[in-house]
Amino acid sequence: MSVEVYYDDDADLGLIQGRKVAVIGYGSQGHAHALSLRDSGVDVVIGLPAGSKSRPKAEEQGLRVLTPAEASAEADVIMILAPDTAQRTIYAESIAPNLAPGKAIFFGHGFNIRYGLITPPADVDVAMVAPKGPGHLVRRQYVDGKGVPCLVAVEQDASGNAFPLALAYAKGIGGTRAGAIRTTFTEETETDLFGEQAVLCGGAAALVQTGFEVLTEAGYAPEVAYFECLHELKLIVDLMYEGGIARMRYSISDTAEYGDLSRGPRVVDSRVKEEMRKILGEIQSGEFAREWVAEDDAGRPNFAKWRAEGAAHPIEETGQKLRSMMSWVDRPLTETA
Ligand SMILES: NC(=O)C1=CN([C@@H]2O[C@H](COP(=O)(O)OP(=O)(O)OC[C@H]3O[C@@H](n4cnc5c(N)ncnc54)[C@H](OP(=O)(O)O)[C@@H]3O)[C@@H](O)[C@H]2O)C=CC1
Ligand SMILES: CC[C@](O)(C(C)=O)C(=O)O
Ligand SMILES: [Mg+2]
Ligand SMILES: [Mg+2]
Repeated sequence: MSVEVYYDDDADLGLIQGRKVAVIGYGSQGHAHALSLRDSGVDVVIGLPAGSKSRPKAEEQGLRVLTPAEASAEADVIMILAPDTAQRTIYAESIAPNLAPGKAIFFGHGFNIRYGLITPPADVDVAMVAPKGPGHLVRRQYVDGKGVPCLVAVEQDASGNAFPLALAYAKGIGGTRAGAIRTTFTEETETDLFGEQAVLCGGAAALVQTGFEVLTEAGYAPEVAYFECLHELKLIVDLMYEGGIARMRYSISDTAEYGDLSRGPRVVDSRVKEEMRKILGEIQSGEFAREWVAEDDAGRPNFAKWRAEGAAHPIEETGQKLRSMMSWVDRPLTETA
């Protein structure tokens, strides 16, 4: 199936420059969108609760900060970039009462629409601009004149102009420099959840930690295991990013390539593939979403426990020590958030 990919010349920045945008939340994505839109000549206001710890950060950057309700009342386009689990309450309490025909509600991820946690009225546009990368790098790439690819989708086109508006927003954060793909809320939500669980975050972190454990438990130095299993992973992935798996294989030794081809499929074997299919099934059926919403409603007990266990893994202490000697590696994500 071929997809439509849009670049800078396909998007009219004027469409978003002509609207007032409220960015609700000023975290990883929120700060990146708000600052880059502002730098693209868009009128931006931030929506944060009165006691939010993000308020000083946004104000230091010269952004106007109101409550989510006040920002939603002022804006024509309301982009929700608060945590997925908080969005349904923010929507019900602060956004819905301030919607009016002709306004647009935007998302950075389709979770709340895909799983029916938010149902906007029929007379507003509902669209998504979802960067395929962490917010701090979305901002860093924009500042460097580059861009992170985005997925753009329209769930509801009340104005008849929702897609060009969303594309203009994507241009404002640098997304169309790299390419914006038109998709649906369902495809974005399901592939994004799958990617972060099975490959990018869950799969990669478990692979790195397990490799580190196998080496250190066999008596090798943690520093050597860290460089081998974590630090060098970035350098290997950089080659894949630049030229695909083929370029990585071109650059590594024949010995490494033979080991890659003969041993890789033993690590990620048919059992792993079956587990990935199961994970995808839980996402498609809504089982994962129900579990995560219930976990959040219960105060996130498992999340807190697993997060603490991850932070206490020996690879973290070893890495902290080694990274502190490499100033070019150990740097803040951004000076802003
Ligand atoms: N992280 C990423 O790179 C990516 C995220 N996304 C999507 O973007 C959205 C935002 O995620 P992310 O940037 O990670 O979020 P973060 O957790 O980084 O940011 C949370 C922000 O929302 C604020 N916030 C918390 N509760 C409320 C509330 N009730 N009202 C208003 N603001 C609130 C926080 O304020 P305080 O400081 O006071 O807690 C903080 O500023 C999600 O839909 C996510 O799936 C999509 C692509 C990548
Ligand atoms: C990979 C994790 C992500 O989907 C992202 C940065 O794109 C997220 O939800 O943070
Ligand atoms: Mg993602
Ligand atoms: Mg995600």
